[in-house]
Amino acid sequence: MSSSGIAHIGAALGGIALLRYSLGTSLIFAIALSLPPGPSPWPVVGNTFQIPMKHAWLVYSEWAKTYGDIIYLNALGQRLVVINSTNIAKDLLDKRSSIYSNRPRTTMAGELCGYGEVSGFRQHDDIWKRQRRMMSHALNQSSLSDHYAIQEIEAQRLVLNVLNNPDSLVHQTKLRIGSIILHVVYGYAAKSENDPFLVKPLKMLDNFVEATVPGAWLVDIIPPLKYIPKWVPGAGFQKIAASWRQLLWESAWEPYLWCKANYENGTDNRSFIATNLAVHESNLSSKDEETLVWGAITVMGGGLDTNMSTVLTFFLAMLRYPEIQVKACAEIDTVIGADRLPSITDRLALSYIRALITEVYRWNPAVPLGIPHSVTQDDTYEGMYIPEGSIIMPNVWHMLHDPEIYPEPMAFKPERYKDDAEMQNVTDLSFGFGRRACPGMHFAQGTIFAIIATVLATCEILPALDPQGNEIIPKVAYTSGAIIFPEEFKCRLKCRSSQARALLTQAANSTT
Ligand code: HEM
Repeated sequence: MSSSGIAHIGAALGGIALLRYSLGTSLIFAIALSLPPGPSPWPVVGNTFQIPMKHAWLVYSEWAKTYGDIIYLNALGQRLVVINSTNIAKDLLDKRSSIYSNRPRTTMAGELCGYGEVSGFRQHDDIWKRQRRMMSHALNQSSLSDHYAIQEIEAQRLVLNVLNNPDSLVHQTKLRIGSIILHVVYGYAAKSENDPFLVKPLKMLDNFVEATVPGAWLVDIIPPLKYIPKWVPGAGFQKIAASWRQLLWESAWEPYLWCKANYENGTDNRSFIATNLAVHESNLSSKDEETLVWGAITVMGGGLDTNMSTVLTFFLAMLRYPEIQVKACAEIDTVIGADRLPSITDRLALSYIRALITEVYRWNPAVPLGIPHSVTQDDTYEGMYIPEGSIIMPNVWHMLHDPEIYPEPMAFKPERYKDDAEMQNVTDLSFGFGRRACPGMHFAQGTIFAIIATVLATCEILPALDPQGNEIIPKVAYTSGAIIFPEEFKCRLKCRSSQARALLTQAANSTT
């Protein structure tokens, strides 16, 4: 029997596991190890019905008071380990990244809908490694400044358009962030928010969220159901999966083929795709081409919702903390003045804005439970047994709300950071762990800075008014899901001066 086989029998025997070690070829012995603590499982179904469906990061954070920093759950055989401590997350996901860098397999999303091809959800295999190399080439620190112009101009367009129509905040954020990423990945300029190159990946991401809702798809619980043909009554999930797979394919291949055709016609650009085509002089094998296409769509998918969530959280924070907005504007006025708009190269000189942005990442992180990893072999940690195949969820929200490190954690306070090292502790957690850590981290920070600094330099963010003229201060309430958004709120934007409007108009209408 394999070591994991023995261990699993142990797990069934009331949380005590037997782990077998082998020294050389012959010496084998067993020690007793316990699984991490967690809520008592029910017979047969285990913890299936205890796993929170909504705002899980808050529930796991509450559970930390009872079970501690590492919690074990078992839902019908699928093991889940929630980590509530920064040190444990780093010990496992960073230091033992050779075995903690897989992604969980899912039948509905991964196999039937095809998301298992997309590099962000791919297993930790050779194709994924090649895709990561391609991404880091396009998004590494030394090529970041190549993207400043597009990040700044789209930020200026966003602010000008929201200034003219504050109700368009969500649409504009989506459109402008999507445009930046389309430009960087494919060299494509989005025509409007209805542009299919933008609409399709956005819908494809919504489908992904639905396809990964825990417990929503019977086929995830009983995988052999995947062999049932579409026409069998009750196999509606097969039709849904087929249409979602088709959309995923179109989202990935259509912009790629557009970029490739342009490249072959000599319309050069410095996009992620064109740069990779140039390396191979456009003669990619079909396998290499697939590697590139699925890597590219991950960049698109990884950057859209996360950036959007962060920008919307910034607006929410400014509505609730006007005094911080005043301080941030004052820093921009002092350092930049009124004669020009901020640029990404001003970041070093704007320490309060850097602290404010860090506080946005901490206050309500876009990905509060990270993107789950999974472990490829049995492991032990501080006397606890972590079975092979366990899904590992770092509760980043909890780590970033530790009152020992962040006193009054629910308050939005940029002043809490004494220096850049303290700020980096926040970004290190918000952008994930180990080999799967976000490859777009530095690029994303450029986009976020461009948007936030441009808004603060040119506008006052004010609460919307009710029919009686009273200010409506939005609640701090968030959606559930892997990537979270503030619940819908309204705001007004007032231009800080006619000069600011003139600068914005001129900049937003120029071409990159
Ligand atoms: C504020 C913005 C962003 C945040 C908070 C964020 C956060 C994250 C997190 C938490 C992960 C999972 C890391 C892990 O598994 O431990 C991730 C993965 C990823 N992110 Fe980001 N991200 C952001 C923006 C971006 C941007 C702009 C891009 C691309 C241009 C990007 C591309 C990716 C990709 C490709 C992955 C998958 C990595 C893999 O599985 O190997 N992200 N991101």
